[in-house]
Amino acid sequence: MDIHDGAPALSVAGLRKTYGETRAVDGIDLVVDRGEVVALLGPNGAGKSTTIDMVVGLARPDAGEIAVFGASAHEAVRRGMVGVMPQEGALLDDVTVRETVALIASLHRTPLPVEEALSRAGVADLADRRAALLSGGQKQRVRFAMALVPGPDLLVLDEPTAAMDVTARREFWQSMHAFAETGRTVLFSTHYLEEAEAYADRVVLMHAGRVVADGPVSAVMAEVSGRTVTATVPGARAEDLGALPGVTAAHVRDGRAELRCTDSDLVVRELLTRYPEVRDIEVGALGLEDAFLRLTGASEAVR
Ligand SMILES: Nc1ncnc2c1ncn2[C@@H]1O[C@H](COP(=O)(O)OP(=O)(O)OP(=O)(O)O)[C@@H](O)[C@H]1O
Repeated sequence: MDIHDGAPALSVAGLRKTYGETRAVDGIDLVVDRGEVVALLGPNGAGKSTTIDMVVGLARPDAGEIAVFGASAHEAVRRGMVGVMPQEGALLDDVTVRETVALIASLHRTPLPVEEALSRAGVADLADRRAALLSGGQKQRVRFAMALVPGPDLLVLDEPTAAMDVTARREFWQSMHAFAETGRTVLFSTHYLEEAEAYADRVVLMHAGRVVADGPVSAVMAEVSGRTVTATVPGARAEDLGALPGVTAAHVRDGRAELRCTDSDLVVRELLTRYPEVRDIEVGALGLEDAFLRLTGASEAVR
């Protein structure tokens, strides 16, 4: 297959991969348009790395189709259209940072100048250091330089900030942002809702090998960042509380009502109006783990 001008940056259909009994990726469909910055968000074991490995041709799918700019992953990588930043590996201990990046550059027809890739990734000052002497966060930034040097149209980053401290993270995201500002496409995986919120236009939320939510960051955030209201509501039944406006689920345990809400302010107002004896009202954020569970449950309910 050849590179097609009008094709999306990435198009994935029916992707599956099983390791023994584990369905690491269990039927993923995904289209990433050119210029989008997309976060693959999910807890440990959700299938993010397996998906990324297949997208960049490092793992073979059991089933499904992958097209990168309308071509196979291998062809797109060979042509330097895809820059890959793996979670680990790829660095040789005795080779300097500059030599490492130069080696990758030499494999491509129209690479960036090596010094430019080094400085964009914030590792120019480490250019003469051997990989063995780098910290985990510094190694990550060298991997970022290796991903940038082909001059790719699509950057694929697997948990790019995993080993970085706060300063390195900030610098990394600034470089990533500068790359995306040139209209190119980025797909990155992360555990952190905050990273997805801050740096992506769109979030693809994965759980147990499936996509459980996909959309603009604000829409997915609204779904995952639900709130809970707990209160003592004498005499109230769970089904009546569940029918209050703004409540998505209600439980009563040991006299305490636990309400999951789309709009906690509205729910508090309703409780005070309808149940004047309500007391000890607490409003809390729904944890990310709860949110994943809720979204997974919701996705199974509609299957
Ligand atoms: N090479 C492998 N052999 C066996 N099982 C694997 C292999 N790679 C992944 N898995 C399993 O597949 C599932 C998905 O793993 P994957 O690494 O894709 O998830 P992830 O979302 O990237 O997780 P993490 O955030 O921890 O990196 C997990 O249950 C994992 O144990």
